[in-house]
Amino acid sequence: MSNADVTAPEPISEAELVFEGALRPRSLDEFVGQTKVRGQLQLLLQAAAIQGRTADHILLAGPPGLGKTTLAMIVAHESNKPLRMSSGPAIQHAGDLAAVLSSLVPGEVLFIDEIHRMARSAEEMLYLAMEDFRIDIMVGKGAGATSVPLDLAPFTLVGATTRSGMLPNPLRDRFGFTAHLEFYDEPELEQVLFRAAHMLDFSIDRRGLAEIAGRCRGTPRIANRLLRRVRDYVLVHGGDADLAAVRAALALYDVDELGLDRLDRAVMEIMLTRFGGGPVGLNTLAVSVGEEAETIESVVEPFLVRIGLITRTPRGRVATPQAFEHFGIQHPQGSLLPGVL
Ligand SMILES: Nc1ncnc2c1ncn2[C@@H]1O[C@H](COP(=O)(O)OP(=O)(O)OP(=O)(O)O)[C@@H](O)[C@H]1O
Ligand SMILES: [Mg+2]
Repeated sequence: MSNADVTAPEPISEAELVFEGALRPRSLDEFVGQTKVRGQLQLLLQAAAIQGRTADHILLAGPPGLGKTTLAMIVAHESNKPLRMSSGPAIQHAGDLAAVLSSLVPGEVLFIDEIHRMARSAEEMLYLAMEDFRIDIMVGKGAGATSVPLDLAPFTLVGATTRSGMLPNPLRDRFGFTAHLEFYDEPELEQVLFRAAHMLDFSIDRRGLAEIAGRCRGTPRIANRLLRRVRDYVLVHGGDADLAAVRAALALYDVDELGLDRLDRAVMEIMLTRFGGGPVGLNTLAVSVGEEAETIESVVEPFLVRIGLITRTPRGRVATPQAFEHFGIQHPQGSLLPGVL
């Protein structure tokens, strides 16, 4: 396996999805970090419970692997309601959505992952469903077509997106609350890892955990994956799961000190070498690394900004002096904009 796999923020195999399922926190109390969002969700769910109604619709926004699916499951669990899972790419026609909506039981939580990828026609149907728990079904074709209203059971929609900016306003406005998930800080990641190690019955020392926490791209999914690679390493080589074992295992998988993945590195290397540190426009960057601008903007850039390797300026993305230093590239004199570090 290459580094492209171990530090990718998306799930890398079926086995990993099973593993993730087993490690998922089941309640808000068990969910580590995202303190703000947790408090907001708690209030929303408690208020709904007091009034005996379904909770308002919730939009979860943020990069992959930060816990959107986990939170959707927690919303259903905490409200003691069943959960129906679907996704934008699976809803290619209004009819696909009508089938799901009309079969919901009262209070059910409907999770639509990647909601920004849903078909336009379905989106329009969803507006009415979210607002009035009603849809209009078209019967017949051409001049004889009529629309038949259909009442739905009240439900709570939980949408997840890595691109909240791509949602049309009318859809975004119909969510009672948008939770913006942030990258986790190191103490939080240590907690995620501590919990996972405990569940895996794997004893690893605190310094080892801290080392993984600093190299997992602020992402629980990656933290848990690296933990498993360290466990493999100790299993094969024997000895304790200590700082030295963690370093050796991560070195084997080419995980650098910042935990950058393949795409992060490709973006940085192109910015530093081909564009002398920038400024570079988003689309130019995307074309240069052969990725969609959407992925660069929603997955790669937020992390690189967060760890201080790039800054966003009105003229484009600019690499910071730390970026030159991290990649061991000579900083071309005078290429930085004044005021940008
Ligand atoms: N706050 C957390 N505490 C503990 N574990 C977490 C937390 N958030 C996520 N995880 C773990 O990280 C893994 C990935 O989380 P999840 O599948 O919810 O991410 P996601 O945001 O839905 O990602 P994607 O956008 O790729 O679907 C899960 O195995 C989960 O156990
Ligand atoms: Mg998910």
